Amino acid sequence: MLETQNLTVRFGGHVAVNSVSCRFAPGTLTAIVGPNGAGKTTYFNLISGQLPATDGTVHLNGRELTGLTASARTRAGLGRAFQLTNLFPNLSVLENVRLAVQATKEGAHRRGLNLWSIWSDHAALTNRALDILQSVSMTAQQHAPVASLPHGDQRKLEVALLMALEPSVYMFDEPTAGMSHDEAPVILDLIRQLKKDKTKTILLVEHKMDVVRELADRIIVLHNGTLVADGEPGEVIASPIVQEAYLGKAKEAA
Ligand SMILES: Nc1ncnc2c1ncn2[C@@H]1O[C@H](COP(=O)(O)OP(=O)(O)OP(=O)(O)O)[C@@H](O)[C@H]1O
Repeated sequence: MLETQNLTVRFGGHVAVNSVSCRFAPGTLTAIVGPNGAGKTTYFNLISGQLPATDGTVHLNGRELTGLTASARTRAGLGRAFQLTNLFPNLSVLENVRLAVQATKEGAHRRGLNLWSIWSDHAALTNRALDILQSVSMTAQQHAPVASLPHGDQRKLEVALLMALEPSVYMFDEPTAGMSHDEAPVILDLIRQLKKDKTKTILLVEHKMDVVRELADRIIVLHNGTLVADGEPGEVIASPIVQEAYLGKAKEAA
């Protein structure tokens, strides 16, 4: 269970996230919606440790993460997708995934230099990496340098790297942003696939209401940094606050 309690951050006089208390259970996908500037990405940053909180706490499975760095939170089980910043463009697809698998198994490499264990570990890491590539249907591209892949495949690989870390929480911030009409379904398929694993908690910041409607088990709404609605998707989407927020957004765009 991921839990934030009174999570708050102030920038000068501006409260970007205002005392947000929420629990996210394994086996649920929660969409976080709200108008531009509502504090959705900032809330993500506070959870994943990119930004220190002014107040409040973050716990994962009873363990307090609040004072930990972002990398320590990753090791604790928080997996956040960053758009392409985690990829090594000059390495092959397989090498990228193998490195991510290796990072997860870090503790297993403290036995000192032993040629047998290096060889057998390498084989085990490769097999695990190949399993992951198979689950994202990228086996055929395993030897391609990442830089040569189309944008959509690079984004897909990023999800594969996240899967390699075996997080208990997956955090996606507008996962299809900047993707073409053809590319977006691939990422949404991967999220659908992750949802089948009932031990995982998934958080999704998303503006596209059709995507939210299809994927979310629950929606929370942030408005001016405050949690203003939380519930079953149909109910929340129909609520005046969401209608107004998205109507407001449509007016802004016009
Ligand atoms: N590092 C920062 N310093 C100052 N203000 C910040 C900082 N980060 C975010 N903010 C402010 O906090 C508020 C919330 O921003 P945030 O990016 O979290 O909104 P959002 O809901 O993710 O918006 P969008 O849907 O447009 O991505 C905004 O007013 C933003 O300007």
